[in-house]
Amino acid sequence: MTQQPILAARGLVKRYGKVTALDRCDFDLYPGEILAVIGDNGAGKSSLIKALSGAVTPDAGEIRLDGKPVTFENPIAAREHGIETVYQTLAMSPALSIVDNMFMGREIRRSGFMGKYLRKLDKAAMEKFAREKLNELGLMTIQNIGQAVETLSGGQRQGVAVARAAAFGSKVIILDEPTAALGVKESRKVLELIQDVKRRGIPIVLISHNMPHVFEVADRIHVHRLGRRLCVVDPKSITMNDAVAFMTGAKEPPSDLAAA
Ligand SMILES: Nc1ncnc2c1ncn2[C@@H]1O[C@H](COP(=O)(O)OP(=O)(O)OP(=O)(O)O)[C@@H](O)[C@H]1O
Repeated sequence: MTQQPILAARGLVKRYGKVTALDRCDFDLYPGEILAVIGDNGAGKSSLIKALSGAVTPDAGEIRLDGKPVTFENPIAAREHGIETVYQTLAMSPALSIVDNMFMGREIRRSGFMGKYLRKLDKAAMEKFAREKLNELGLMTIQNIGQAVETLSGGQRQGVAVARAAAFGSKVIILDEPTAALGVKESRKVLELIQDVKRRGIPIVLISHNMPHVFEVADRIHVHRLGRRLCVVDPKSITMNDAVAFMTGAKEPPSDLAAA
């Protein structure tokens, strides 16, 4: 690729005691793409995305955003740089409404002379914004934006979490197993949503164990093994069986793919 990656990492190391979760791991996400990250259990995928999203601090290595070295002290710092991560747990408050969940921690407040946190919330502005975002992503089957998140189906909840990420993630969205807990129909909707987000120009990192989903939506696949990037493959020129064989170590990738 001749383009500059939006988000890149070189030589990331993360150790937990005697376990090396990331072992000089490289990573590249290019503008406008869906990059899947696949790997066996314990290969270090979560550690990689946690490092990229500020949830853990790597012991060594470098992360670059738009070509510039960055360090994220915490997830808020990564969010402020436009990197939004949707974890499997979704980080939602079930008893709160859709709109409250979309704005958690970044509420819109009315203008005025008082300090930011003393000013009243601008509920109307937040509802308008949430409605627009859900609408843009075709999620307006959710009728009542004041509805509590606990009353939504799993797919709708995932939809709200992705819409929230798309609303605020100006540069990169990272999705950790977004279809793992969903049925066939709901997974389909979430896959469509992911493609909608891509069409809006936001690149996506998709961590998934579901090979048919990965092969359906990914532009490139980062194969992770033993804490590092083993190779990057094009889903159009490789079979699912080969991707799984590379991932598990049953087969080695051709040398021109290794450490791509
Ligand atoms: N907080 C932690 N404390 C100790 N060890 C950890 C911690 N987090 C991860 N590990 C270890 O680091 C290694 C990589 O784990 P990680 O969760 O990154 O892998 P993964 O590829 O996401 O796995 P999975 O697909 O099972 O979620 C594993 O051996 C794991 O046990």
